[in-house]
Amino acid sequence: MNRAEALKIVERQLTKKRYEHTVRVMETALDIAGHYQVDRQKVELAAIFHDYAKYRHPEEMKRWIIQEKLPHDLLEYHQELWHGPVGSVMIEREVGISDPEIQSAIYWHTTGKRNMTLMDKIIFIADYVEPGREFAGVEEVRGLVFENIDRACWLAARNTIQFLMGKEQPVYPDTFQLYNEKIGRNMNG
Ligand SMILES: Nc1ncnc2c1ncn2[C@@H]1O[C@H](COP(=O)(O)OP(=O)(O)O)[C@@H](O)[C@H]1O
Repeated sequence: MNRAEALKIVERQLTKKRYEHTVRVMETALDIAGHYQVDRQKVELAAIFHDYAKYRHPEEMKRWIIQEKLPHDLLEYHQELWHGPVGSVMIEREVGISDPEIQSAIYWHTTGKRNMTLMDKIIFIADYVEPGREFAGVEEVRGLVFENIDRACWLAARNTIQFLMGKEQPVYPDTFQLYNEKIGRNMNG
């Protein structure tokens, strides 16, 4: 599937604003991918489809989580966290994309996790730093993306955890695991 075909499919699933965000994530992800040995075509597809399930009705997403035997604990957390895992299986069933690397990057793009692949990291961090993002601390992360993608992902996880805890919101544990994984290493290099 080429870029134009993929964009046409997701455009129908998203609002105009979310579609524009998706295009910026694609451009950012490809920019980052240019610095690494990674399959650029897969990065492009993962970025284009990362929010594919974003606007499905929560009841529909709930059905997918149950029927596809996705982790049941997702249902205890905010619906915002469902579209990554659900989107990763929806693109296989509805669009015919069955590539584990692409599906993994879509699955984990919101929370991150420990042991992310390079492709997982690129999509996770491109979603965080795309030029439309304005949250506190994003500039520091942007500055690090090309220099040290692991530290950039770690900082994004730390910022998200701090933000959610500041609002006394629950934090899905995989983001803590990403945070913990990196804290034990030398993060200055
Ligand atoms: N570990 C987590 N636990 C709970 N909420 C989280 C976690 N990680 C991210 N979030 C929240 O999920 C939402 C993701 O939104 P956003 O990144 O805008 O969506 P998208 O991933 O579709 O681009 C944000 O409100 C963010 O704070």
